Amino acid sequence: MTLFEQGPAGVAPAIHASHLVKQYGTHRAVDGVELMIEPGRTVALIGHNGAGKTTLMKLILGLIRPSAGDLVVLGARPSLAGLDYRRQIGFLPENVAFHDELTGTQTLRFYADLKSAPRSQCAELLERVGLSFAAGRRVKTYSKGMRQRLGLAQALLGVPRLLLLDEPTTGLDPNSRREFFAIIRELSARGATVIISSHILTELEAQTDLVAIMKGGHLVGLGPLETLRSQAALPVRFVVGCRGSAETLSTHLADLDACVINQDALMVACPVADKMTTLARLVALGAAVTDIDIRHPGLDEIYNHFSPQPADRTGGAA
Ligand SMILES: Nc1ncnc2c1ncn2[C@@H]1O[C@H](COP(=O)(O)OP(=O)(O)OP(=O)(O)O)[C@@H](O)[C@H]1O
Repeated sequence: MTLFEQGPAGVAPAIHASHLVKQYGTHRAVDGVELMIEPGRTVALIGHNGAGKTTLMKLILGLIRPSAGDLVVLGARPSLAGLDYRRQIGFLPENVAFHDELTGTQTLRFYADLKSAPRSQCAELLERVGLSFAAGRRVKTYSKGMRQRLGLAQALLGVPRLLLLDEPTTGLDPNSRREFFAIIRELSARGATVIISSHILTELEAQTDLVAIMKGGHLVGLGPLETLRSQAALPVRFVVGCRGSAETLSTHLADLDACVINQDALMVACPVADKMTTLARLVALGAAVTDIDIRHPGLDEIYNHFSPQPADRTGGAA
């Protein structure tokens, strides 16, 4: 399957994969991925456990070589590129591990030296991720959320043009999550491309502008949420508040896909193309209807459409 994001003509893609394969023994962790991402995009990379997300990130980082196909990132082939390439990449791994005896500042300085980034950035980045107050404390005294924020500061060293974040909000409380996404939006506004792998779909839905769905090593969906939503052709749902009995009201909607939720509410589903006519039908019921809540399919439903849960995980037939 060929999935290309349509961007402005003449802009060099940040990431371009063609027929990309990574094989371990007989198993293809990444299997024929075709991908083109324009610079400045924030991409949600989603898929079941083992779908190939981390392997794709490792290929982009240049930590592993493709078994077949081609991958060009920021104009370079990652597995052949040197320090200049790595300086432009920020990476926050899923399980961030630091030396417990070093302080926050010492840890960041260590990574700044590795990346040939100026040490002067360290204080500024600790401030940016809200860790100034603990800069002189040893990392072993940090909470999980503080370690995660230190990980993000490490990923932001230098001037990253591409950020790869594997489960970045694990361990962050709601305020820290908001702050985290504010930083991501700032970077994106400056033209950086950001790839976020996460299983927290509701969060990604609001914070990313492209969704990439992996399944069994394949890229099975790529595009803005709206595009994937229309490709999936999932129904729109209306939750209808009823003044009298929901059962009675449902008899007026017998030709629609309507079901009673409880004595005060009905659920009506219809194809997207019929949304306005269905809404008009519901409004025409007048005082019998107290409320209409329109629900479009969210990222979780769209994801399930492109990558259905295996039957053995959902309790269905094996
Ligand atoms: N070094 C390796 N050797 C052998 N198999 C591997 C190796 N790395 C990954 N795999 C296999 O490749 C597949 C994809 O793994 P990967 O870690 O990329 O998945 P993922 O989508 O990141 O999963 P998760 O959401 O659980 O982190 C899995 O079946 C995994 O067991």
